[in-house]
Amino acid sequence: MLALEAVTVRFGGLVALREVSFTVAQGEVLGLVGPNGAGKTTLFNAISGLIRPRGRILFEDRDITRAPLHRRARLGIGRSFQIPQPMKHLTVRENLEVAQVFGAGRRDPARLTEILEVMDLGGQADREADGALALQELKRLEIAKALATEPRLLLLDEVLAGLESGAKRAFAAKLRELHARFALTIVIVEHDIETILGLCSRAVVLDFGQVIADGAPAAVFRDPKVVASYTGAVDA
Ligand SMILES: Nc1ncnc2c1ncn2[C@@H]1O[C@H](COP(=O)(O)OP(=O)(O)OP(=O)(O)O)[C@@H](O)[C@H]1O
Repeated sequence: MLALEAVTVRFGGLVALREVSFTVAQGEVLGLVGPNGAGKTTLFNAISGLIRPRGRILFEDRDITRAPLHRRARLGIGRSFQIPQPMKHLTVRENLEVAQVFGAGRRDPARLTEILEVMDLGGQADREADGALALQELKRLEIAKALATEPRLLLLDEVLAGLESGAKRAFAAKLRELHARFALTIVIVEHDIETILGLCSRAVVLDFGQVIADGAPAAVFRDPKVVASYTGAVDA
């Protein structure tokens, strides 16, 4: 579904991503992990079209490396942001309407009602997203906005961060439900290893902008390179 070929991003002298190559298969739930500053958000920005990398990005066999942001959304790439950024003067439902028109190019109120219900936001639909929403509600709205764009590939950037462990488990269960219900392929950035083990069929680890491990999560987290990258250990 998604193929990254030697994706490289530089910010001045800093190489944020260096020749990153891997593929994501239709229906996968892939955990993208790595220490702070490893390049995870930059990779999401490159895939969703916020920044233009060197290398190639193919989505469903189409070269989208140079496609603008809105075109990628229209093709079926949706994403959430690490810091939820709803349009605060609009209601929760209006936020979804804007996202749907942007991403799907159509209005489908029934679909938005379904998304509000599945994200447990039905009771908040007509409230302004003005900061009065609790953290969990903001996170659910962030995902609801991404779903409203009607993606086939959903990029989730630390949507579970800041939740206590019970809420995290419930949120992970919700993501599994969304995966099945909307026939999604998911790439999720997440630091919590237990969550990745429970949610993902595969994990890719970035460190200093490079892929250092790729495989079944349990094996990946035992990989000495991965352990070293998290503990800051240096090879003898
Ligand atoms: N717009 C930018 N300009 C300059 N440097 C940037 C920019 N965006 C990111 N960087 C740098 O690129 C590197 C990768 O950052 P990125 O945010 O992608 O990492 P990350 O893995 O998502 O980290 P975290 O887990 O802390 O969110 C970091 O060194 C960061 O400081």
